[in-house]
Amino acid sequence: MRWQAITPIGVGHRSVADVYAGLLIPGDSLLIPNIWAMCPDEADYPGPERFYPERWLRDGILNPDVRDPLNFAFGFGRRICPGLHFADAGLFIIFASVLHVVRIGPPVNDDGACIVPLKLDVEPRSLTARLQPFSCLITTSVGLSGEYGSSCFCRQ
Ligand code: HEM
Repeated sequence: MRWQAITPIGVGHRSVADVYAGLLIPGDSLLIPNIWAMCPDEADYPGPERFYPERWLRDGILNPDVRDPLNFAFGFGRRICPGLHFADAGLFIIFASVLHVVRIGPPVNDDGACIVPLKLDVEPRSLTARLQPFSCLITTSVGLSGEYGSSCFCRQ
């Protein structure tokens, strides 16, 4: 939810009065939230492009001072996405279930060497942005012993 905005410009809201939170915003203005710019904000997330899960932790536990992307990725105010918790929990369950049984890594060339960095492109499309198809190597586990076998396949 933080690395790439799914809804880069959210959904427009209309101001109903001239002042909001002490700011002069003429009534009847259309407000378009720039969620796309909030995700990689250096002030909140130093080195925003870096895969760095520890950014969320302090002394090994969740750091409440790090801005929670759920507070902007799903919109704002009274019309905030009512599917927020369903989507957040659903994504966690899907990712955890997939990563429990497979490893996903960079593809390998004919010599068996990893092709890095893994190239990922996100294409904005009207209201939503989506990941473009990419090559990767998915390694399936053999049984549930925790050992990973050699049954690999590449997906384009
Ligand atoms: C990762 C997944 C999702 C994202 C990023 C997302 C994002 C958003 C955003 C940005 C808005 C506009 C909020 C605003 O006006 O400020 C919205 C509205 C809405 N979302 Fe989601 N959403 C997601 C999943 C879902 C799911 C799973 C459901 C239903 C099960 C859902 C139902 C709705 C509805 C009904 C609205 C309109 C709310 C209103 O205008 O009162 N969304 N969503």
